Amino acid sequence: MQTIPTIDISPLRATNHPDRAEVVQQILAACTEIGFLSITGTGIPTEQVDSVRACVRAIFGIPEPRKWEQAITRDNYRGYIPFGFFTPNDGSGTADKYEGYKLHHEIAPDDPVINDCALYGPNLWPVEHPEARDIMLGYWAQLDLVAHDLLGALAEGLDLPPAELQAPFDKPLTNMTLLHYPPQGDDDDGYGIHPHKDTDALTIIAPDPVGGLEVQTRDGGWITPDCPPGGFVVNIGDMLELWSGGRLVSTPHRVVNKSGKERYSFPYFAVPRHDTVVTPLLPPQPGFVRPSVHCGHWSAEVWRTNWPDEGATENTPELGTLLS
Ligand SMILES: O=C(O)CCC(=O)C(=O)O
Ligand SMILES: [Fe+2]
Repeated sequence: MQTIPTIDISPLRATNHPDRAEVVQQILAACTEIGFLSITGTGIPTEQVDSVRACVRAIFGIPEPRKWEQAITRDNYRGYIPFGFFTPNDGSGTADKYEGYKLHHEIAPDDPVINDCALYGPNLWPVEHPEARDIMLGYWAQLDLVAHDLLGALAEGLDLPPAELQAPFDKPLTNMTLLHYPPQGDDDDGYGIHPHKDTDALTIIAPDPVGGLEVQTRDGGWITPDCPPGGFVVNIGDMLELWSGGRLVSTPHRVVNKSGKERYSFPYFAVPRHDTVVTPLLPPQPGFVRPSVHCGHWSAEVWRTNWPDEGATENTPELGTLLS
């Protein structure tokens, strides 16, 4: 498959829909062959996505000094990520051309899960935009449902017990990055986001109509997902690749914003509960040899190694790289 299919997933929401088996097979084919699909029929109103995009735009419009005062810290990977903060660990030294705002699955300050894993907690909502909390959490709840349906479909397609891929997402380490990519000049050969694989289980994105997301095909070319208005782009991350023993593929992608316009994006990264150990649930495909991954440890390493002066150690899981 050298193209990204568009699949109407509405049959997944109705129990015993006559088209369910067919949709499951379409999703499975997309996730095994190219690792990306566009989806429609999610039930998420376009107006809701529009209000999220307006909210994201407003957050990045907060005056620079105030954004910095609400920035991520080493202990808390929540809040503002300054432009150019992340430099890929490939030695190129060229920073990605975006600013971000990091959100995680919202947890009340007295939730006991915080005692088990220090990564949990309430988000740092921007003081200047008190409406952001309801807007983002309302959207988040919708995406939780979409992710649940997709995980159920993938379990069915892989002949796993129905809830096998859904159960680990109770109190998940799911997170979202709000992203602002200024336009890049025609002669700018850098990236909005450098080529990478996602390290999560699966990612859901409402594409910005200005474009800019590019996906690598198996033959090494780059294509743009063709996503209808109101649809979402979904991709498989390293964790589902590992769970599936290499059947579902985590595919490299990148962002280049040559639209001449500001680009806003807010990917939702589905990550299991902290104590989940991701290991193949099916006999691995020939040549697929990967260590199991403990989600809490893995997430802590992502938080740590994103810091510019921190690097991977021998205990850092090999996720998200283009090496494998
Ligand atoms: O902004 C986008 O469309 C994609 C962002 C992305 O790939 C990521 O944050 O992992
Ligand atoms: Fe990504």
